[in-house]
Amino acid sequence: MIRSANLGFPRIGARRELKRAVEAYWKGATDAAALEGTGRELRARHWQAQQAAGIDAIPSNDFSFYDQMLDMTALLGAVPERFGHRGGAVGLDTLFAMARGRDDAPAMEMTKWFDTNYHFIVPELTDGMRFALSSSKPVDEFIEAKKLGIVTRPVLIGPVTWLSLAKTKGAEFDPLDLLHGVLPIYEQILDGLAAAGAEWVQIDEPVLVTDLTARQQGAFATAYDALAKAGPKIMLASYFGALGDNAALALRLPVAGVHLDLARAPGQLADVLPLAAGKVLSLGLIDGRNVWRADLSAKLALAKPALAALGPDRIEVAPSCSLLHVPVDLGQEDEIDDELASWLAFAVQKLGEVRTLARALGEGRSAVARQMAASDKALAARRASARIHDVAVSARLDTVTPADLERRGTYAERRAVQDEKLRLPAFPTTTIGSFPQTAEVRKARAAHRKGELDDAAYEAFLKDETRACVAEQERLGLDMLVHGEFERNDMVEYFGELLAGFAFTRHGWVQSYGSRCVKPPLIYGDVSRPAPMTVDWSAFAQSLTTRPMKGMLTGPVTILQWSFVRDDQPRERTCRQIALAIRDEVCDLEAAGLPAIQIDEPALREGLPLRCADWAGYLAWAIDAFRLTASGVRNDTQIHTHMCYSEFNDIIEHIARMDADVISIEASRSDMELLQVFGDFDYPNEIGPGIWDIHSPRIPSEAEMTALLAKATKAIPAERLWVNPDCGLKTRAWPEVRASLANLVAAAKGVRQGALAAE
Ligand SMILES: Nc1nc2c(c(=O)[nH]1)N[C@@H](CNc1ccc(C(=O)N[C@@H](CCC(=O)N[C@@H](CCC(=O)N[C@@H](CCC(=O)O)C(=O)O)C(=O)O)C(=O)O)cc1)CN2
Ligand code: MET
Ligand SMILES: [Zn+2]
Repeated sequence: MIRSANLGFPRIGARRELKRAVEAYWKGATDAAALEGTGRELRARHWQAQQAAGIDAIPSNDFSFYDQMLDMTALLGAVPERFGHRGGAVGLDTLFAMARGRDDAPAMEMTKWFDTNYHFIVPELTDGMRFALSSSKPVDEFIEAKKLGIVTRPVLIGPVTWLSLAKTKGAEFDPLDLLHGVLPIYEQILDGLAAAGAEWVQIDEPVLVTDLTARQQGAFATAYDALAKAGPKIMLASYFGALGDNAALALRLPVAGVHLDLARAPGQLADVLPLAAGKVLSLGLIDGRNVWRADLSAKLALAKPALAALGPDRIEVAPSCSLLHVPVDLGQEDEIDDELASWLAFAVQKLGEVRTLARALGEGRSAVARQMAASDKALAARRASARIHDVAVSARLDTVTPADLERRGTYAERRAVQDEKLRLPAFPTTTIGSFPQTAEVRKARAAHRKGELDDAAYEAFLKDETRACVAEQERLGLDMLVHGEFERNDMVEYFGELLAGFAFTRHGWVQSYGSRCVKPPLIYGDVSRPAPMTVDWSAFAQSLTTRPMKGMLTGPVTILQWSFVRDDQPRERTCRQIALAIRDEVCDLEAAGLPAIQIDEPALREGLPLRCADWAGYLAWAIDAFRLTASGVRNDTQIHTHMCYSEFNDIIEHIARMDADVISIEASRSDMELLQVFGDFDYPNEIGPGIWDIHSPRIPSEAEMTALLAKATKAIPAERLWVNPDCGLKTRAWPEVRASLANLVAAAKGVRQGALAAE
């Protein structure tokens, strides 16, 4: 027998039960007992689903009410001072305050988990910080599963990854200086798990697939020497790429097993096998980052050398990474046609594939002949399907020339004619696009989808929302307006629904951060734009006001990055197809009279490969895709772009190469730190650093925002600064939005006056 394993199961629930429970608790509609109850039910259901799928190593502690990194932070007692934690167990409310902020304490930072659209809460470290075991969650959940008759393999984020992803506050120091402080806590956790009966633990160290410093390498040796002495056997999990030059380091550590991502990096198996003496290898064969049904014959062939080299007791079969990043169950999708459905696998189906492969390896292909044949057949049908190719799209790709990637004039020329046309004040105020997606808006959309609200009534409703939103922006005194995005369910899914080559799901939700989920569209074929997508909405909004209106589009890299992308051609090619479709939309918006057009690229940074050696290749095609999208317009059309959750330090020259007239960035949670690099680089175009952290329900005061603007003027010349929130306002409620935007406009006006007085 060959063991089958899972690294993590989606915790949100097949119908987003966790989202609803957490949000009800935040609203005060339910109590902690009710929330804990939902958590328990979901955990039980998910463990049992994995057991039913025949998985041997079932994870626990992969559940979280908000984020697994935040849970690790709480477990270590690493609660920043401002949350007033006085030792003992970190309770639910402290946990949520850390994630979301509280009136008296801003939230901790949030950033992307490697190259995914999942966001984690960044640990915040201070020099000499003390740690203490401050939660019993891993042990509690292990015991909870055991009572259901399931002996799980608890999951922890490893110490080197946890520290490497942390940021330091106050004095300058290396987070790894605190390794000796956290290791005793990890040892206590492992001892506790061993005492509760855990034979194995999974420790996630995804930093193992990145370029490690000598300090990090040393930390691995120190950490695992210590942890190996504690009770349970350790399955050290790497994922999202190849171990590469860290392979020897990882395989030398005194751990019982190592997990490899063989979906992203199938080639690494050959490199690792000779180093695997005495270890169990967990073969991450089934792609945990995408939704395509696996080619089981190819996976079986890939795994066979491992079986030959190590024998059946020293391999296990698993998904490439936690299944957190894929939807729960394809079985719920009744609107996907049978042909497309036969090409897909979600979390539940993927566990079936894991089990089939484990049996094929252990008992021979004939033991699972039916499943293997079905996989072969589906793969062959997908390859041969007429739906995936569109000759007109390929023909157009061939006509693209370098000139299509260039704006007509230089930035200086464009700035002059745009200033002339737009006549904006200094420190112009704007927003990032979306306004509150209230329950009413979502209800109307749901009713429209179900046929309870006809097209005309839905359109009339959206027009009313847009009208009210434009009036509200005029009343607040904003300078450049937006239409509010009420017609959009999501900035990527909406475009996916209107572009050819895309399919979408009904229940394919994936957690993005906290209770927030996305439903990534599926790109299965060549992409094109059958008709204009946003022009009517933007033109309608512009007709309501004499102030300049910004057209609002999602950029090609972000559409690519936040979709499940076909795996039968290079991503670069799919991205270029999307770029051409959005370019047409940009030109149509200009023709409809929109003076400014924003092309959002919040996922550009997230798409950056995890290894520096791969950056140049990605950045070349990703930036070119943006330029192709943006360059069809006249000089007097102002192109904006927007990015959030991005570190720009390493890629600033490429951001400059995008050559957007204005870029708005998220900057408030980092206290404008993100802006420094634009100043140091002498970034030539206009910038709007966010001065309102829109991911927190907290309303920032005028004084606070003035202070951030003052900081911004230290890094960037005043005549190039815009004033705006960190990101769109769709997750906020109207009262917060009105109050915060009033403060934001007041701060901008104050700074304008101060700047004039100083002259
Ligand atoms: N794709 C994507 N990735 C992103 C972002 C983003 O905007 N989009 N932003 C950044 C931060 N991440 C975010 C991710 C999600 C949300 C968000 O607000 N998500 C919503 C869902 C948005 C959505 O698709 N809404 C749909 C479906 C709404 C819904 O739940 N409908 C109900 C019915 C509604 C009712 O009857 O009341 C249902 O289907 O069951 C709609 O508006 O139409 C949520 O989780 O609540 C915000 C930020 C980074 N990554
Ligand atoms: N225009 C989009 C919005 O305002 C940009 C969001 S970036 C995640 O919601
Ligand atoms: Zn944003």
